[in-house]
Amino acid sequence: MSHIQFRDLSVSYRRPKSDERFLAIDRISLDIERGSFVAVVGSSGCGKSTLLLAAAGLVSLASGRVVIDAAPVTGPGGHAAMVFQDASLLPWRSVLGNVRFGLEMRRWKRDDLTERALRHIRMVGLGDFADYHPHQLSGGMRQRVNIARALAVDPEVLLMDEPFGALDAQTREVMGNELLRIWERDRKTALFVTHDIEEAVFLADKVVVMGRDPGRIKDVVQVDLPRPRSPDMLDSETFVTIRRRLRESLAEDMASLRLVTEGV
Ligand SMILES: Nc1ncnc2c1ncn2[C@@H]1O[C@H](COP(=O)(O)OP(=O)(O)OP(=O)(O)O)[C@@H](O)[C@H]1O
Repeated sequence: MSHIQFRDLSVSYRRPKSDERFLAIDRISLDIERGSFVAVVGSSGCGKSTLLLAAAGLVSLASGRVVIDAAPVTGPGGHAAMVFQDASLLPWRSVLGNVRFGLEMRRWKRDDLTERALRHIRMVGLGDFADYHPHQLSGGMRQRVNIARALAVDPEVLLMDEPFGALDAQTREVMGNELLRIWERDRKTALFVTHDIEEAVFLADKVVVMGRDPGRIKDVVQVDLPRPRSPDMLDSETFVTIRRRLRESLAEDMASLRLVTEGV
């Protein structure tokens, strides 16, 4: 049985200043294997974040269900940890305090909180910065803290919503490599939203392409590149072929988006 199952999942939101609701995602079904890394791509507004929020139990479902480890997700809980784009750190807490905070929220036993937090801070390469505060860190470092905080609670599922979206291209590449190094240690089931096709192919076992209006799955592409991944794979035939297929899939949506804008 798959680790995460989305079954006929629909989520609706209320339109601003109106009683009308619209479907952000429409009857999505998707299986995610235990220990796999799945990337989700798609044009802006197609419901990528909503899919992650549904897996985290942070949004109510219009219909369908999300099942993790054979249990339906009914609300936020212990099974998943989420990493957002804007490293949502507490500015008044140090790096150690922020990573500890994740553990405190999940009521970990007090005596080993600090040691556990420090272990994860070292794991993301910030061992010398445990006493720093968020404003003293670069964007990449803040995102490392965010990842350490998520991993420290030992979630079964790691949900990442454009975690490197605010970083420059070079830092982004370094962070992608780092993330894989960390992920390969214990292979948490990972769901990773990105706008970047290359990043998606480089990181993932499977790339899910979402389309919009309403949000749905358009394509699922298996990435048959060996692990550990290395930058030279970016030029391999497999990589280039998958990238082309994803570009084509996404281009259709971009074209329809342009038509809508031009019609305004
Ligand atoms: N809380 C909300 N209330 C109303 N509408 C919302 C809410 N959250 C998201 N939406 C709308 O639902 C749709 C899907 O949003 P979502 O954030 O899931 O898309 P996305 O693919 O992650 O977008 P992006 O790539 O731009 O972050 C969009 O039209 C968005 O405006």
